Amino acid sequence: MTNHVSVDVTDGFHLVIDALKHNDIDTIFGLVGIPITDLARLAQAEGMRFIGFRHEQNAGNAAAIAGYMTQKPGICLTVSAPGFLNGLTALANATTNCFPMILISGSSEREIVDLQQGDYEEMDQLNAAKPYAKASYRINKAEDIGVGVARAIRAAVSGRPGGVYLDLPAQLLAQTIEAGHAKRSLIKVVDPVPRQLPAPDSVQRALALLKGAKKPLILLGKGAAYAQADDDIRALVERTGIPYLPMSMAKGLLPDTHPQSASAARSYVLAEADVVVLIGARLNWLLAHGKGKTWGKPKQFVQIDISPTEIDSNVAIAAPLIGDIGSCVAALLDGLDGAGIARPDAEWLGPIAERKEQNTAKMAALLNRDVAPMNFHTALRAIRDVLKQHPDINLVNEGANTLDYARSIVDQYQPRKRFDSGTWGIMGIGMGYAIGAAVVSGKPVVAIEGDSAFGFSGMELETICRYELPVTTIIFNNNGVYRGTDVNPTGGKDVAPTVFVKNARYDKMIEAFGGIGYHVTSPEELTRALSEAIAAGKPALINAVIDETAGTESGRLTNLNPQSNAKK
Ligand SMILES: Nc1ncnc2c1ncn2[C@@H]1O[C@H](COP(=O)(O)OP(=O)(O)O)[C@@H](O)[C@H]1O
Ligand SMILES: Cc1ncc(Cc2csc(CCOP(=O)(O)OP(=O)(O)O)c2C)c(N)n1
Repeated sequence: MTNHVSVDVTDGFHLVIDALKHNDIDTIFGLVGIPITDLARLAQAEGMRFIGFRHEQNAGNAAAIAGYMTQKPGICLTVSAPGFLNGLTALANATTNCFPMILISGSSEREIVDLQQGDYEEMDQLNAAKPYAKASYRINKAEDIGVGVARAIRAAVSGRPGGVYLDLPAQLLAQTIEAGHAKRSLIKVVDPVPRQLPAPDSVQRALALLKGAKKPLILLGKGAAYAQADDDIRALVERTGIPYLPMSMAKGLLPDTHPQSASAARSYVLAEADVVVLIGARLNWLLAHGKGKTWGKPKQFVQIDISPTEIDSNVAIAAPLIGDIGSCVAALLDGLDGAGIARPDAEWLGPIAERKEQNTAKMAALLNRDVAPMNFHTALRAIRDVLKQHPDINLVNEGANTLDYARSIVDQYQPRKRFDSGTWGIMGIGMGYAIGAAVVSGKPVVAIEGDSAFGFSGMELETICRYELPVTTIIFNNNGVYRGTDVNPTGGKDVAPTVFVKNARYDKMIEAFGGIGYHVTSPEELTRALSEAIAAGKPALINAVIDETAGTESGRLTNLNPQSNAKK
């Protein structure tokens, strides 16, 4: 007689889900297909949220912004080869911006890939990911799923956060494993983001530099926002009395209306400061690499960063503080009282106040002009005034002029509420970030989009409607990339490279999916539509007609356009 002993088994599909849930991950952003459709179904069946997108890049962007908002890696799930490649752009953007996310892609079997035998959607994904990911891992055995997921989580969030690739060959998911063994193989990541305290002498060096400063400036980057050390950062600014500048995604760490904000005198303080404290900000192209006329007189830098190799990347850093921002700022605060640092005097603060007053008055004149059609300024003044009533709204922003002007006109009042094109200046983050922010926060999102920028991810309007997310998309419709007035010099029938369909009605797009569409041509109409859409809390799109002559090519980046030397 045969003894049938029933063995309780599980499989790779279930073990991947168990490993994610074991580490308190509850949401996956992705797009189904062979070999991961059943993984998505199972995730949902096991109580996780699976948010299905129309393009993997947008799912990856949603995962990346979820990581930035929560300090836990956002998860993006794609099919192999083309789906993986679509997600790879978002993974690379996450790594560039120091956002923690994990791109999980199904893949072909090693034996087929390595012999290049032409599998369905065959690609050596692990090696393709390596140049753009902070770390890349492949799991070949079901018993290693617990380790692989744990390593991916730790790699994404520890040290300088970034994007991690996790490769799951199709066969792995179908592998079975004894249930008890499977359970024991799971790893709950312990202290994935350990505090990294700065060396005491580095703290003293920084305090000594500040003690000698006559014109100090604090510059807050999105690393400072990501660190979630909000109270200590505010205390450092307010206890020292030092003026500060927030980079775009650091806006709201202190309210933009804070008296020590020097944003309205940005050019003056960058050029005149003698000691600059960089907190989670890189001296990259966004800060003119720390040199040239933007920075005027020679100055000395204190730089707080978790990455030692960021120091001296562009210019010499006199006082590096290496560690996590929370620990570094806390250490500075602890040493402040004994450091003998005087608050800045009127010689520094006076001229800043004057320039703030002058520049604010100039801007007010632009914002309050009574012009038709609307331009970037008059539209953004209307949006600014509505959002002032809703300080907890998440704001997504991309475009050229739309990005540049919104960054300086629309105030932020709370940290980690503004999500934009970031370090790369990438277009296409709009709807992915909007969905990610809405899913993570449960709060309304307003996306201020150039019409070209919107086009990169516009199909996700259907995703927004499908999940009934409170996202209001405002399209600054000026009939083209930067502006809508270019012409084809040959007189031929093709429009110029930067021109779109004139007077397009993007508001009709969202109506196709059951959303609410508005078409507005004045700040008053824009105010009404935006207020109504926010109150409704449903998917909405406002097609804002903007003067097609108002834009500047490449916004504030015209200096980056190479000049053709070809004879005209
Ligand atoms: N928790 C943290 N502690 C210390 N540094 C951090 C932390 N998180 C991110 N960073 C650093 O913050 C910096 C962010 O710089 P960047 O993305 O250029 O900001 P911004 O574009 O706003 O100036 C990166 O160099 C990154 O290493
Ligand atoms: C992935 C990618 N592809 C192209 C580009 C280049 C670009 C930078 S800004 C921009 C759009 C500008 O037009 P838009 O209408 O959105 O903005 P506005 O001036 O406010 O009217 C493009 C195409 C970038 N940055 N990323």
